[in-house]
Amino acid sequence: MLSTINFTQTTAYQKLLSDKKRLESSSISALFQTDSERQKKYSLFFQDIFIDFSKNILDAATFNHLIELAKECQLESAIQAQLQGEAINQTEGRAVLHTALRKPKGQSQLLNGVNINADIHQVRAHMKEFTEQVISGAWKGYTNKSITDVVNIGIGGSDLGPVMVTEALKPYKTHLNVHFVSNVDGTHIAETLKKVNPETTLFLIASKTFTTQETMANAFTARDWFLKTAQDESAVSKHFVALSTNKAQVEKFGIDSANMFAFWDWVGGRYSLWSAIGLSICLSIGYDNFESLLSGAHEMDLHLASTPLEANAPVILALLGIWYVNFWNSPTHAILPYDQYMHRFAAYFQQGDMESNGKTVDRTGKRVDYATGPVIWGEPGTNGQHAFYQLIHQGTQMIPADFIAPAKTHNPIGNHHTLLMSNFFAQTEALMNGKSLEVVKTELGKAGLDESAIDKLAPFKVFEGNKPTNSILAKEINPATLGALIAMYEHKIFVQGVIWNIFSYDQWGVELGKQLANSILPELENEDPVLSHDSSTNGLINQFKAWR
Ligand SMILES: O=P(O)(O)OC[C@H]1O[C@](O)(CO)[C@@H](O)[C@@H]1O
Repeated sequence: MLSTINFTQTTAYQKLLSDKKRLESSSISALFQTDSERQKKYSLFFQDIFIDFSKNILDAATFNHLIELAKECQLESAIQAQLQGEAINQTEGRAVLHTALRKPKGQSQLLNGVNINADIHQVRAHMKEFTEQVISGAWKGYTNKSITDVVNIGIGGSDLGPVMVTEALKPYKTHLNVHFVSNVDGTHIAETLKKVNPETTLFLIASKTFTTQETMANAFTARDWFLKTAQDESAVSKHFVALSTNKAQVEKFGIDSANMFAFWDWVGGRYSLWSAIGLSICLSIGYDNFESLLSGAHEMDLHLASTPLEANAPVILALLGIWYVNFWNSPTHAILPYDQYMHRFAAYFQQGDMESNGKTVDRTGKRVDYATGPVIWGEPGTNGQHAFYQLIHQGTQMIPADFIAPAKTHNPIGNHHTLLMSNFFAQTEALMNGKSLEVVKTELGKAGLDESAIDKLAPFKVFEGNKPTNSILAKEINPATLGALIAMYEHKIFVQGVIWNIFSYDQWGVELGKQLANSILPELENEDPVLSHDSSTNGLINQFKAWR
């Protein structure tokens, strides 16, 4: 079981409070000036990924104290507890074993004393066989035509992971067109169905529970649309498959259990792209590339499990995050990929992180008196530079950011990649160094302004700098590298949850919204005035009814 240590009561926490006071009067650039070896000390390689965390407000003492904090919170035993399949998701009484999905065939993974590796690989074999049949054209639709389009219907973890990965790995695409429908807004399914032909389309109904309102509504609409043309229920089995843990509901929907790809309750929704939920990924990039994605992630799992905390990539990123959230009061964290293909990476970890660590009570059930998960956000560079970077550079809040880029591009056109990367390097440098009043005044003087004009304009042109960033440079974004990067961020979330003394693997907050929507739904299904809520909610519902 996980410990219930309150991290604010540790010795390391007190030391870190003094570190913060000391470092407030210094700066990242000053730390570089006093140590020519700084980058070497605060960077590491994980295979073909170079993680430079030297542009942080961090000195040797602080780094040691962060590691001490992790140790005092018993992080090492928590990591082993998770990887060994203990029921660390205590509020739901479940193990958390997405890492088991990435283990090679034949490697034991015990859950309650039973080896689950064979079950996992049985589903994987089914996914492989099915993928190869669809890609080769051997899988035929009801009019004996091969499949051209795949529509994944799912939401949250049953959508965001596959969307992110299929976008990030577009250079590896098969000939299949893969579409994703998530929103219950009818526009999403309507616009997607306009693009596909029922005779050559395969629908993947992706839902761990197979009860999620949005997904089921979209699935029934897709089925009705399909049957309008096919006119024959028996055709459904050639065009609808289920990715789920809930066999009974899958059968109730009318999907043959032979067309069901199973997974298990020990796979959290937002950690499920490695499971049968990844079938859209297999179809999009081919089964072998899906395997490489999984093995890249598995390598990162081994790194987490066996690397000392001082050199452990996800642990270091997690501790730096805690340093900023809890000691420097940074409410948000930006993820900024300088890779167009990774344009959904931040959105994916927005769910991963915020749905995991957005918690109010600690593992003893008591309200926490410190901040837990930060707001995660971001867009690809350089688009972000022309949109929101202004606030990072000159706003008053500290916004730590991860810059991620591949050294090699999949599209070597002219000097595009060099231009892109010059922005990557320039931004992290500028965020660190800023621009002092002195430099601004000299520049304005050189531009020919007189003294009073300089005095007026200069304050607006000053950049305080000292904005922390991590630079994550990959040799290239391929399936294995992407798998490792995703696993690294997953583990970062877990490590932070351990230290914050919260349960990262439940999401009761989302459940409340679902319940309330279900109670309001019947009130919208007639024309009677609604009076059962507060005056705002009643007024809004009644105005909606008047206008619809
Ligand atoms: O796969 P399901 O059961 O349809 O759930 C979808 C999503 O809903 C949530 O439970 C809550 O948003 C997520 O954790 C999950 O990924």
